[in-house]
Amino acid sequence: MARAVRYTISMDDSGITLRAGHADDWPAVSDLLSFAFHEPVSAEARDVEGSVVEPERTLVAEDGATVVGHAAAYTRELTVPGAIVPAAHVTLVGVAPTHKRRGLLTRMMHRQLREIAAAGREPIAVLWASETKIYPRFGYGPAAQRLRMEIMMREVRPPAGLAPGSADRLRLVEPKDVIAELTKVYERVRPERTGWSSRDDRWWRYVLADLESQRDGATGLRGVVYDTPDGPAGYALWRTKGEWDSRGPNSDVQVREVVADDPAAYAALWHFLLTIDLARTVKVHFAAVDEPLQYLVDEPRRLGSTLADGLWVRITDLPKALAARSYAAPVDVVLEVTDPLLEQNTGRWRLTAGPDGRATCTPTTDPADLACTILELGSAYLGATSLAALAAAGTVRELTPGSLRRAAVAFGWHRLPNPTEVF
Ligand SMILES: CC(=O)SCCNC(=O)CCNC(=O)[C@H](O)C(C)(C)COP(=O)(O)OP(=O)(O)OC[C@H]1O[C@@H](n2cnc3c(N)ncnc32)[C@H](O)[C@@H]1OP(=O)(O)O
Repeated sequence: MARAVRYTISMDDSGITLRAGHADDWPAVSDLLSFAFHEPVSAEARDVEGSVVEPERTLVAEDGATVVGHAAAYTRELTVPGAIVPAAHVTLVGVAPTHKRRGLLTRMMHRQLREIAAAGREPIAVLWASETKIYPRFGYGPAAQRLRMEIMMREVRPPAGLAPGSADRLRLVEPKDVIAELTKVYERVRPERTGWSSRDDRWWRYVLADLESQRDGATGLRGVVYDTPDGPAGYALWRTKGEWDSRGPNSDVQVREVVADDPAAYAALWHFLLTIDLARTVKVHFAAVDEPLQYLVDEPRRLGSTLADGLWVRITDLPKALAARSYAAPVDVVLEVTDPLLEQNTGRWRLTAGPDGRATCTPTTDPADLACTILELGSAYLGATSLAALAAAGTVRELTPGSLRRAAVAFGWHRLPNPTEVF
């Protein structure tokens, strides 16, 4: 039976069509992504990945009946300075090796961003980039870095564990059995942690899916909950990868996430992880650049921290996005912004924030204080990339002396973002 036509289809000179996807596309899309990302796909992995895909938010490029390109977005929220905002989580982007460098990604990104802007629900789009060259041309700016750590466990004195006589306890758990408890802690911490994404039940099941094919020889995901008489105040998720060499035990502890409501829980969870027997290295991929652990150990250099990029932000609705977040200091600044793709963002905007950090952003004809493109505003949006550093790089221009310092301070935030989950 012919499927009802409800998708917008566009074809360019190359004869390749671009249309909104539907649920039946997933097996072919999954094969395409397996090619693009050099990953074998098991039936299990296909099901888990497919469980979070929103077919109506996917774009599928076809050459005849063959799927040759794909891009998707998830409907989730992101914590930004002082607020939680709807953010299109862009993902699953790939083009067949036979069809690359013919402008397919460009077509998909342009259409996707225009559709996000036209829908008017999500003032920003966010993504993790497979290669950092790819997304600036579409207006995405690097907005949140992360720390990777390779901690030499025997070289650092861990933070204090549970205080003797404390009523608090650590409890080993099977993560999938305690989703409700993990959710409670996560939700309490989430409003304060810029860079965190919302997780409904479906997303928790995805995050904890723990496929054997993706463990690379490590154990299943372990969990420990920090209990207080008032309930859980933190948890950690990790795996171990056992190894022995000629000098004895040399296992790795691979930390997935540590979430804590208060400093005692945070310290005790890290004490637990840093003292696991038979292990010598703790590996962390998603620590914050201002991770408190750095201030808790006696030999922070031995945490083996290196910087990596994390979240990229693309502002899709400038006035809505800038008014949605809070500001670290009062500010009244006129921004001259260019956005060649989403023209409605181009223009002069007055951003005003009071002492409570809440802001308004409206069009103006007043002279501009600062000039930049939409990319720089995306970079600065999570409070981590300084407008002043961008000005030193020459991509933000100060037109009114003194305005840069004030705006740079206001766009900052008291904690750095913590991109913690690749989606
Ligand atoms: C959010 C995510 O999902 S990130 C994952 C992105 N996907 C991958 O990395 C999987 C493997 N790579 C691919 O599938 C493809 O190479 C893609 C999707 C990255 C690019 O698709 P294409 O259709 O080839 O891109 P397109 O032809 O539109 O290229 C646009 C421009 O970006 C450049 N570009 C695209 N991909 C890359 C890349 N990986 N490295 C460097 N430059 C790139 C092109 O050279 C081109 O530049 P030009 O206009 O100056 O000539």
